[in-house]
Amino acid sequence: MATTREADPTHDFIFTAQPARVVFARGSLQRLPQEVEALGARRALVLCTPQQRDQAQAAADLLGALSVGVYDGAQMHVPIEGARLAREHARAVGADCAVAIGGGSTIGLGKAIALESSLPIIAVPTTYAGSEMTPIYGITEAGLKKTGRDARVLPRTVLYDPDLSVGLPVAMSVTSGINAIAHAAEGLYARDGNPVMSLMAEEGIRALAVGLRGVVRSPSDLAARGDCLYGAWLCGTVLGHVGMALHHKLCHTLGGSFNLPHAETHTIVLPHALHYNTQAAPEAMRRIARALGSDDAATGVHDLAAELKAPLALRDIGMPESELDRAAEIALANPYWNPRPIEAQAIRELLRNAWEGRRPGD
Ligand SMILES: NC(=O)C1=CN([C@@H]2O[C@H](COP(=O)(O)OP(=O)(O)OC[C@H]3O[C@@H](n4cnc5c(N)ncnc54)[C@H](O)[C@@H]3O)[C@@H](O)[C@H]2O)C=CC1
Ligand SMILES: O=C(O)/C=C\C(=O)CC(=O)O
Repeated sequence: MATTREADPTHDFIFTAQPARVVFARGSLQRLPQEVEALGARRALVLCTPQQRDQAQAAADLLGALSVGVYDGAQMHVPIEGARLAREHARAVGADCAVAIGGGSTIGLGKAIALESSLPIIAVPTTYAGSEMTPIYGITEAGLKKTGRDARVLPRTVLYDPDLSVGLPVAMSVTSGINAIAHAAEGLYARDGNPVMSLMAEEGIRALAVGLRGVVRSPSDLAARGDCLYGAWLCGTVLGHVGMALHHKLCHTLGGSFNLPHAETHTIVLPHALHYNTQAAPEAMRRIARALGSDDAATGVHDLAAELKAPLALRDIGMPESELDRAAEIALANPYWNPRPIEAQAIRELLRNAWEGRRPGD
């Protein structure tokens, strides 16, 4: 079962950098044709959700003859049925590159295609989920979300353009930003952490805490949107380089098995997961609290979410109270590392508190 020690990421680490090309600038979307050509591709399939078809069509228009069209079949948690249809379409149009313009669902569809075809992905993120910076894929089959790591799914190029996230609704911006903060928080106590990722994690949390407040004050504030996207890049990079633990396991369980909205689930669960791990990872908690400008990591995240009017309770996003026991069973089913041992009763209590939306420690 899990061992219990906070890794010492300063004097005991292995750091293997992932390959990535990141272009971060307002208007960087205009570089799309040259970035497709730089990969040696000539037939780019533009992926999106139905809601973002306009943005995808604009990207396809920019590509001109380099595009083989738009495919708007992206769905949250990447159901296997949708992945198969997208793989079939990519083959049918002879795509040699996927351009995923959207959030983690769209990038996740690109990853599902690449997992089978090794198609290179250019990611154009429009949320703060951070999937563009990781070799992690997630595919949901028969009500269970399975995740894995594979170099084939790591996007080759990422174009961060703050202009593209201006339209992200404020409520979604907040929860997507706290999803990113969760990557960094668990990265700070990762068993395989390292000084580089810890520096990026702390800076990512800081940037997002500042940026999200700015976005709530003024959704069209491009400086704030830029801070959030910068934080998302840092936090997504952490997610891509080090292992996650209890918090992400619980969110995959709740998201994949109970079809709860991803970013909202992260926002609600994170304070409780940090509270669970507080005693076992004091240095990580100190750095999280410092980045938030708070005196405690768990309540700092809770209070940030409350200040930004984010959901605080699982019951408010569709989690049935009657399913809490099953959620605990699934979360306990497969052993994984966590700085504190996974204890059934304590996990059940964590889920109860998250379901009620309690402030940690109250
Ligand atoms: N593999 C990985 O490393 C990661 C994967 N994920 C996965 O990503 C998915 C969640 O991704 P999210 O980005 O949170 O949400 P999402 O990609 O599902 O987007 C949520 C909704 O917002 C819309 N949207 C996105 N950007 C918009 C914009 N700028 N303006 C207006 N509408 C916009 C989308 O079209 C969609 O309808 C989950 O399946 C999660 O598991 C999340 C983080 C990391
Ligand atoms: O579900 C996936 O695609 C894999 C990882 C994540 O979603 C990371 C997270 O839980 O935010």
